[in-house]
Amino acid sequence: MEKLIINGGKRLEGSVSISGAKNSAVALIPAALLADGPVVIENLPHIQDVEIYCELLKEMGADVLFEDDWMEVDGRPMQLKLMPNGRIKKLRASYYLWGALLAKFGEAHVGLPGGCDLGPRPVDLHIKGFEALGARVENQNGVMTLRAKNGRLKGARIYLDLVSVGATINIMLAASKAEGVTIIENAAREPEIVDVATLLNNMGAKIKGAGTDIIRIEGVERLRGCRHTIIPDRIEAGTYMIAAAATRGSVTLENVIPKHLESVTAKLREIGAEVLEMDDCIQVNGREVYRAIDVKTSPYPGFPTDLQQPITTLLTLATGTSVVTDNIYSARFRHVDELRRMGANLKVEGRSAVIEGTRQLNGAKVVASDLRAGAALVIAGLATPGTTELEGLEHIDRGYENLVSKLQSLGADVKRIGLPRMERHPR
Ligand SMILES: CC(=O)N[C@H]1[C@@H](OP(=O)(O)OP(=O)(O)OC[C@H]2O[C@@H](n3ccc(=O)[nH]c3=O)[C@H](O)[C@@H]2O)O[C@H](CO)[C@@H](O)[C@@H]1O
Ligand SMILES: C=C(OP(=O)(O)O)C(=O)O
Repeated sequence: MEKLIINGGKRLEGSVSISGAKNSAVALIPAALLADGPVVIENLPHIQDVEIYCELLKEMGADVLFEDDWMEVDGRPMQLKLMPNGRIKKLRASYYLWGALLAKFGEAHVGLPGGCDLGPRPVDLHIKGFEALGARVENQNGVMTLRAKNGRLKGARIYLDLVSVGATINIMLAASKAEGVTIIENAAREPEIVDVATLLNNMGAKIKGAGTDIIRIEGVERLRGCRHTIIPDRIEAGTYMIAAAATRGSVTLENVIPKHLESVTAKLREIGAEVLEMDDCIQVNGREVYRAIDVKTSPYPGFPTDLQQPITTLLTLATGTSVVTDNIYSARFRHVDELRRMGANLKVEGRSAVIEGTRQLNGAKVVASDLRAGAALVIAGLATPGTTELEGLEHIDRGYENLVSKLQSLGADVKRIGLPRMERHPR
């Protein structure tokens, strides 16, 4: 069994370079399949979700070259194939193949996705979007069969009942080669959506309004190859910001877009940490004593659900009572019992964690149940004198590039026991 052994209680100090965004990468890779030529994606993180996507594309016959931090994808040799499960189930973002294959072939036969277990992760809005574009959608024993009537989708006006990142991106992918104009109302505004729209536009798509709640997509006949550089991972960055504060350290994050992190910066300042913003860097200087605060997650530009678990750890160390509410995934609290093992005083009430701050946690044997629960427990271990043993590393590998070596470069005493699958040299 692979484990992280963290001898915590040391301040994190120094600089760390933030990798390309996971939640962009897993949408950009299927988007690249739509081009009639090679697409090069740069600043790609070496994380398990990207490795799995690379294998999925190869399985479907695409030419894929994944070197260092870039990937070349050529979807031209691809065949329409039944992709029932296997790797499809290993990640949530495999559902972008629905939109991408519908646009490319006019049909798709792809299983329901996997991803972190955060409670129910419905896909009804994706289906509503595809149907509005003229697709017939059937769930045949867990395999989604999507077929455009007469082989090509038709533009439509689609109102999303809830702000959904996944549905917004999937509709954008499907509509990019549809006949006519598609309007997405109440679209998600996440930076990852802008990133996908930027790639598609560089490929020749006509997408306007990405980053606002109304996106207009004028379908085109063909898309071409191009080069694209992924935006920095705001969730990885936020994780290091919170880790810096939790260890009362001083960390400079390089290669970030400070604007993407405004909600995190605001909350860290509210608890009393110092956050300095520069062009493409952020410095976090921790303090000895933190104030308790309330945090509510919401779609961008609100506080991200993906950082709800890490900030909960930090608030276990603040003075007073904090309430952290997850408005996106109400069951995303599987880290709470593990934090309690480490001496934290918190409980789940409905969709909130109610946290009574304590001065210090204690080391313990804990297990990551999902990706950001893993991040939350790593932060707890780093901030805690004594030894923390963390299992469930396969979840962390889905989304953090070179976690161990990046933390070591900041002075953490952390090592991985067993054969590290995803480690490579720090950039
Ligand atoms: C808005 C938001 O913060 N989205 C986050 C969500 O994206 P992800 O793409 O997983 O989820 P969505 O943005 O699609 O979902 C937002 C909300 O809408 C609901 N929903 C979604 C699709 C659907 O068809 N029906 C439906 O009811 C979801 O259950 C959720 O409560 O998790 C990702 C991984 O943690 C994050 O990176 C995203 O930032
Ligand atoms: C939950 C996450 O990932 P996924 O949606 O891919 O499971 C995440 O990035 O925090």
